[in-house]
Formats: sequence, structure tokens, C-alpha cells
Amino acid sequence: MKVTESVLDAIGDTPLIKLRAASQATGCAIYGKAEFMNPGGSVKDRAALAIIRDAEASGALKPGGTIVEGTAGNTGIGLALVANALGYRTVIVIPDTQSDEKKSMLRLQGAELIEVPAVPYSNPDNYVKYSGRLAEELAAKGQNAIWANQFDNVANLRGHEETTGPEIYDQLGGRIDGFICAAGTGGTLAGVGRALKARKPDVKIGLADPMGASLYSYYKTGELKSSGSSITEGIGQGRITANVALAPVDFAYQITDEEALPILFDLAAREGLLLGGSSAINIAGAIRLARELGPGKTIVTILCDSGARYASKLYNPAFLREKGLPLPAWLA
Ligand SMILES: Cc1ncc(COP(=O)(O)O)c(C=O)c1O
Repeated sequence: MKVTESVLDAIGDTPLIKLRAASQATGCAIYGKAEFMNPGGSVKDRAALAIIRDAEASGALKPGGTIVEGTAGNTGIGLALVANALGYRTVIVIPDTQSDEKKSMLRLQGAELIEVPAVPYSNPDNYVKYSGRLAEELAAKGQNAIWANQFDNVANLRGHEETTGPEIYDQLGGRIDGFICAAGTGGTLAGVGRALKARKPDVKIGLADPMGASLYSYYKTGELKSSGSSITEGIGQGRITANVALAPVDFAYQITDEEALPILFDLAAREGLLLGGSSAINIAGAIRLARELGPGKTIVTILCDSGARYASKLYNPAFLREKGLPLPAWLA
């Protein structure tokens, strides 16, 4: 194990874990990149670090400055972690539908938390637009404040293009046939997709889209249309963000919670992997891509964060019953 000078050097270099049941069911080798092992507990530590380093390099963020962001939680946790380590302040705007576990974590980290109603992007009070306005207001008052703007700031995808993607390629010695994940900002999908295609042009990149998101329809028909909903958090995009626009997508699949959740509960019970809901959509997508490409292939997806972050929702029988969703056998 490496010895590091700072927690920031502990971001990345995560293991690839073979997903046994998914691999056996498809005759492929399906691996999950264990991003829940990052210090802030999610894949978003990488984006947070990349965005802050980019803002420092451009001169936009000066010592002691404030980072403002609208986030479903994990990016905020990553930003607060990096900001605390480097002497910045964080102000996080979060939709009130996100899990209490993520909000508590942000408070523990000393981030200033502003909870807003979960309204669509078209509404001016949407958390993303709210955070952009707030950053502008603080800057207008002469405060040294920047907007991280993870959705349309391509420093996000560059972070994955420079770290996550090359790590996956090197860990497998180039023996990779497909990569798939869901999109929140699209940073992971675009960054990893670009890094892999640059190293191996025939690698196939897939999008796993939850219900309620519009990207599946976009890749299939060119139109942004959505139907249904999902209890997953941090994923499900309704517009072409600057990061999504650069994603080299070959295949797109629409995944329901009913399809994904049993896979998640089975992984917890039989493979010791307690994961969050976006990982479930990703793994269901990896199984679809494996079936598309045929047996003998190697497919990678992202294990974005831990189930511990959703004990009150995804692993709460009362919540699942209320939503009419399948329960894990050991909680039924
Ligand atoms: C739990 C979780 N999974 C997946 C994602 C999506 O990652 P990206 O923003 O790189 O598309 C996020 C983003 O916030 C997240 O919080």
C-alpha cells in the first residue's frame, strides 16, 4: 500500500472487483471499479479534485476562496473534502429529496448546506441554476467565490479521462471490450469512454439510463424524452450537458429499478458488496452490454458509492414497500 502526503493523493487507484454472478450469467468477465473506496466514498472525489485543481490553475480560485455547487450530494462531499484539505470553504445547494445520510455527511464536513425543492432544470429555482446564481452573487459582492458547475465544466470529464479511464485500461493490460455506466453529469461516461477509445478504438461504450432520464431516447431517436421514474440518486439526465456531449456512446439501454435492485441485493448478500442505487443501474447495464457483445468479453462498470449512504431508502423495507419495489430477502 502506498504512503501519501495528503488525503488528496488517496483519491483514485481503486481496485477492479470481479462481479461473480453477473459474469457467470453472461459468460463474460464483468468487473466493477470500486469507486466507493475513494476517501469521500464515491466516484465524485475525482471530479471534485479535477475541478478544483483546474480552477486553481486558471487563477479563478484563489487561496481561502469559496466553492459553490449544486449537487445530489456526492460531488458536494468530494468538494468539501478537497476544499477542507486545501483551505477553501464550500457552499452546497442540494435538492431536498436526496438521502439524509449524504446531507449529514456534508454537515459533518462543515459545508454550508442550502436545501431547495427538487424542481426540474427548466425551473429557475432548480438546484443547479440556484447554485450558479449564488456563486455570481457572492462574486459580485467581492467575495472570492467560484461555481464548480460540474455538469457543464469539462474539467470534470478530463479528471476521468486522465485517471479513471487509464487506470481501467492498465489494470486489465488493455484486455477490455466494453465499458458502461449511467450519467449524472456525464463526466465519468465521457472521460472513461474517451480514454478507452483513445487506447483501443474498437472498445464499445454503453450508457445505462434509469427511468425518468432522457438520454436513452436521445441516443435512440435524437429526441430528449423521458417516462417513469427511479429511486436512484446522482444519475438520470434530462439534457445534453457539456460533459454528456463529449461521450462516445455506441449502445444505450434503459434500465428499470425492478431490473436493477434484485442484482444489487444479491451482490450484498452473496458477494459482500453493499452498493448504492446508481451501481445497480450500472451493473444491470453491464449485463445488457455483455449479452450484446457475446460470451468471452471483458466488460467494466463503475461501483459509484456505498449502500451505507442509502440505509434510510434503498435498504429500508418501509421505503421500498411504499414504492412497490422488490425487497432484499434478508429484510423482507
Ligand atoms: C451515486 C452517483 N452515481 C453516479 C453518478 C454519476 O456520475 P457522473 O456525474 O460522472 O455522470 C453520481 C454523480 O453525482 C453519483 O452521485
